Amino acid sequence: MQMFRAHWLAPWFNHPFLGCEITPDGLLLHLKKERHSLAWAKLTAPARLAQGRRLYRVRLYCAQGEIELGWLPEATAHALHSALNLAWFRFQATRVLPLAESCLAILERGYLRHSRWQHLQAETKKLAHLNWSNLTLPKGLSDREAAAFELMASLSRADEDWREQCCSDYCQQMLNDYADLFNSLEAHPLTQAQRLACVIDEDHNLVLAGAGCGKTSVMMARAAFLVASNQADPQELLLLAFGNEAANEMTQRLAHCVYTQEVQASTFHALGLMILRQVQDQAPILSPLAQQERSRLQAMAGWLAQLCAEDADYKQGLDTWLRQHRFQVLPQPDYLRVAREWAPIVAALKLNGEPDADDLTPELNAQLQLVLPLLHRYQQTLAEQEHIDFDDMIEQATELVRQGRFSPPWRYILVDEFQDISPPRAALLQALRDAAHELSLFCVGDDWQAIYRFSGADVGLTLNFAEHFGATRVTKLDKTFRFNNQIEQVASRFVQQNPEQLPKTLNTHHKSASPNVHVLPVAPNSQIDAISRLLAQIAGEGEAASCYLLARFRFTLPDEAQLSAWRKRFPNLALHTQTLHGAKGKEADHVILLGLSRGKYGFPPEQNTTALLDSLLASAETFPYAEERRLLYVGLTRARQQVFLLADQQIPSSFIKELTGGGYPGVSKWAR
Ligand SMILES: Nc1ncnc2c1ncn2[C@@H]1O[C@H](COP(=O)(O)OP(=O)(O)OP(=O)(O)O)[C@@H](O)[C@H]1O
Repeated sequence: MQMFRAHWLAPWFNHPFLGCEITPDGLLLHLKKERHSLAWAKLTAPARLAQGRRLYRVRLYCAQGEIELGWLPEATAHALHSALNLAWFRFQATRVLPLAESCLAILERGYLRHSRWQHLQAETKKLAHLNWSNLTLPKGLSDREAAAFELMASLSRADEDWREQCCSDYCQQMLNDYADLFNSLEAHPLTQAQRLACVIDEDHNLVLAGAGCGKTSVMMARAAFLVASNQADPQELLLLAFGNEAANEMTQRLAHCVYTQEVQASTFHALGLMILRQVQDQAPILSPLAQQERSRLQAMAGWLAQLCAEDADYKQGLDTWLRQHRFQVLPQPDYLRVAREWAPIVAALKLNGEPDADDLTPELNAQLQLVLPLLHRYQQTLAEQEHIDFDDMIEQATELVRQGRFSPPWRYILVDEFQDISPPRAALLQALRDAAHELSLFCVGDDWQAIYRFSGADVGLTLNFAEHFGATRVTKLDKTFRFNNQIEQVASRFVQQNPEQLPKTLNTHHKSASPNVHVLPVAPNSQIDAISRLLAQIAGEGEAASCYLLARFRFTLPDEAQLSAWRKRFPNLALHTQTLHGAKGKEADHVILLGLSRGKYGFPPEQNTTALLDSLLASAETFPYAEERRLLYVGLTRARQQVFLLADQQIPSSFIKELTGGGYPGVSKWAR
């Protein structure tokens, strides 16, 4: 070992330090009466060189304080300082190198997500004992060692702004590298805002946008981008929709793109079933009561009849309730009708549990006592037949994922129409996210289109997304491509009458100078004629066009025979009928909305039997018919060109009165 000696006069002046050696483990100090080892780990910073009047000092920094090696001749001091620091840095490098590699690996994963940022900070903190502001790298370190120190030094200074810059650099790079992809994925190039929504890659991503802003287009494009940029294999992506039809449409759209042909689209239910099948030896059997609404309602009607036959008190209670709500009781109640009214309450009771009796009025309590036996019989039937329903499926699947019995193969889950998610489905998503490494959620939605509260959806999960899921990047799209400014003005104004709806401004790609929402007063029983005249007029324009006939209730829609007669008569029109709920996510050139009348099955349906259901559902709304209002918004915004509202001439819906009562310059009233 080389000995670095203090000046020979040092002992004569009673200075204890005689010299030192640098060993692989640290410094060996030769003092007047002893030798002292100082391990590298005890030194918290590089040594400093200080010049005295004639001689030099090298200062060492330990946790306990400073040590000074004095009386060093100039050449010795410089040599010791260099050798000491090189050895110290090399020793530190044994810790710094693996940490730098780990941090680099995090940074190379791409977008600096919140979870990655936290990981990075935790790694950086492991070197908190080093004072990075004083670190000047010595000559002699390898390039790799020097780079590791520089990386860790800059990470020690990194703050939120630095992270933002990293995220923004990543996005910019992706936007440049995949510009051609975004130009060519759809029939039209994606807008800048849509592209950005595709590349942002936070742990949780929420794209909020009004109708027709291309949310579904963005979801498809993001899937393609993730595969094209090698960030995910197609099998690592899962796209989720609520209904079979929407999932099938997604599958078709995915199949059209070379990158996403093997990407899986599924409903939440199919996902739940798949998880159960994969984990359990015996595949669960879905009850026909769950799968067919008609069977469920008939079973409930049967249970109502049984309950009345078996229990006089029940019968009396039911008769009283029916009379209070103007149902016919004699010769016997229409049990099927009651079942139809109460089926959503049974479902909500199953989902949310029994409410606290103190929260209900005596009248609602009485109704609850009549509905609860239906839930019990339903549950009993499922248990006896060893069947499950959709709610059981989601709940059981969530539990299996939580128990670690299902390992999600996905790294990206993308959810459409997120505003309609219910708490159990959100819990399944959370369980999947927690069970997988680095699973990122991407959800698209529009709170103005939340129309499934009645079946357990909670728009609060969208409005307070980050509270429920954690670190989230929200992107907004404000340009709608489907409908023109005239339809937009009417629809946006109409939905925003409810002050609880979040304010939004939508710009439209298409402009029109004249109104495109037309109200047509129609006499009772002449709806079919009115539709025929309208279709003749649309077909007469000569162009091939698509046309949706939409209604609040399926039974108010024209039947198949009528539809095929029209299809024959107007071959240039692609005609479809759909309920307003079923039309979500769809679009057509022209929309004809039927059944805008007052009454129990009008639009909005004026039913006074929904109070119990309302008290069981999430986030009570105070604005009258808030969800029905959003439903009309959905209907209006399905049209690319024109909307025709067929209003009952004698008892027009309150929505029609509002739309024609002034304040909506985009609405025209046709006197026909
Ligand atoms: N950048 C674009 N340029 C032109 N047209 C676009 C663009 N992005 C989307 N579109 C078109 O706009 C229409 C609406 O798109 P999409 O269905 O994805 O919207 P959405 O936000 O999901 O609508 P909604 O919520 O009403 O279902 C589609 O016809 C789509 O092809």
